[in-house]
Amino acid sequence: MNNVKLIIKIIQGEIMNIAILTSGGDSSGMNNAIKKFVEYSYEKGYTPYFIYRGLEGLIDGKIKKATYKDVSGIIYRGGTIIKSSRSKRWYDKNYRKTAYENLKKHNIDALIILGGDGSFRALKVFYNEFKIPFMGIPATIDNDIALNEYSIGVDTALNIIREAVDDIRDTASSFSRAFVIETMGRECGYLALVSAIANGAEMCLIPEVEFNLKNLKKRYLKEIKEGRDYFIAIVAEGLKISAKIKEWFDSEIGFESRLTVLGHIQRGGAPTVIERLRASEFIVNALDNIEKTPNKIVTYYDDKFVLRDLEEIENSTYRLDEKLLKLAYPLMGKE
Ligand SMILES: Nc1ncnc2c1ncn2[C@@H]1O[C@H](COP(=O)(O)OP(=O)(O)OP(=O)(O)O)[C@@H](O)[C@H]1O
Ligand SMILES: O=P(O)(O)OC[C@H]1O[C@](O)(CO)[C@@H](O)[C@@H]1O
Repeated sequence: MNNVKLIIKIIQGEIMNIAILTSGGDSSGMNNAIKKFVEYSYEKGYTPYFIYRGLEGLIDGKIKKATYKDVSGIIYRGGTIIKSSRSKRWYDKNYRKTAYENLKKHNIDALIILGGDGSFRALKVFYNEFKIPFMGIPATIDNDIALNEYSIGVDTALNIIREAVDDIRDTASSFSRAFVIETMGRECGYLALVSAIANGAEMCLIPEVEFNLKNLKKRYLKEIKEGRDYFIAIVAEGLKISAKIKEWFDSEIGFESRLTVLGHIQRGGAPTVIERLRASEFIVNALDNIEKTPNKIVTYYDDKFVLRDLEEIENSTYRLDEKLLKLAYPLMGKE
């Protein structure tokens, strides 16, 4: 259904059927968004639908009307009760056509999609072809969407990392070792940057900033002379150098070292309070605007929710906060 048909349906007072799906890496807080989606849809007179297993489920027609019962007791659970996926088939137009036909079969008027930049690209292709109205909500622990300062899942991931680093500090200090801790984030260093600052790391290496190991070595050797006897180094996965940095501590700093790749624990865990609140607010913003101004991404920027065109996001580059970067420069060996 295109925008004009949707508007006619709204004017005629027909109930809108809106479907939600979660796509790409799951993230904590998605369940809070799903719960609010069902409750607020009914409150507004819409009929909410679930699409299970993201774009894969859309292709396979895994679509079902959502009920209050579906979302009871999920508020504290990480992950996504409607499941997620990465879909190779979505790149094939024939499968996207099948997805469109599935939506038509269920009389779905509009789509809400929770995911990262990949999912938004998927949405754009789909909209260009079939004109299904949509609202996108950033949900990815990577927090790598341009013109958006918060994506659902990132706060919980940061807290999971905080706990892990606290635990590692216990053993690092007991054994006088250097621990290299690798965080997720793909090409984006946000998780590593915030974690290094918040957890008092001695090193922070991220893809966005050139680092200087020579300077770091000089500082570390001086600090060792002054009594430092363990190190916490946070390295973003996107650099793909965590193992090398571990070797560097052994050979250049003369410190026994270990590498901990935090991996998928960063995607799990009960959603934090911030996550729960903002996930609900994202949904309210999406549903309040889906009739009048559809086809937008709801972003969080300057402590406000801002609706943006996909193109605006696509044509901008994600940038890390300058103030945070400045705090971390010494941990990168920048003078
Ligand atoms: N350019 C594209 N064209 C069509 N579909 C795409 C495109 N990019 C991504 N997709 C689809 O979107 C899905 C989700 O994207 P991706 O796996 O990159 O996760 P994401 O939404 O960026 O979230 P995260 O990075 O947190 O995992 C992909 O599996 C693919 O099916
Ligand atoms: O779960 P998968 O498919 O192994 O993907 C892992 C990737 O997904 C993310 O967790 C979210 O995009 C990245 O940080 C990580 O690189």
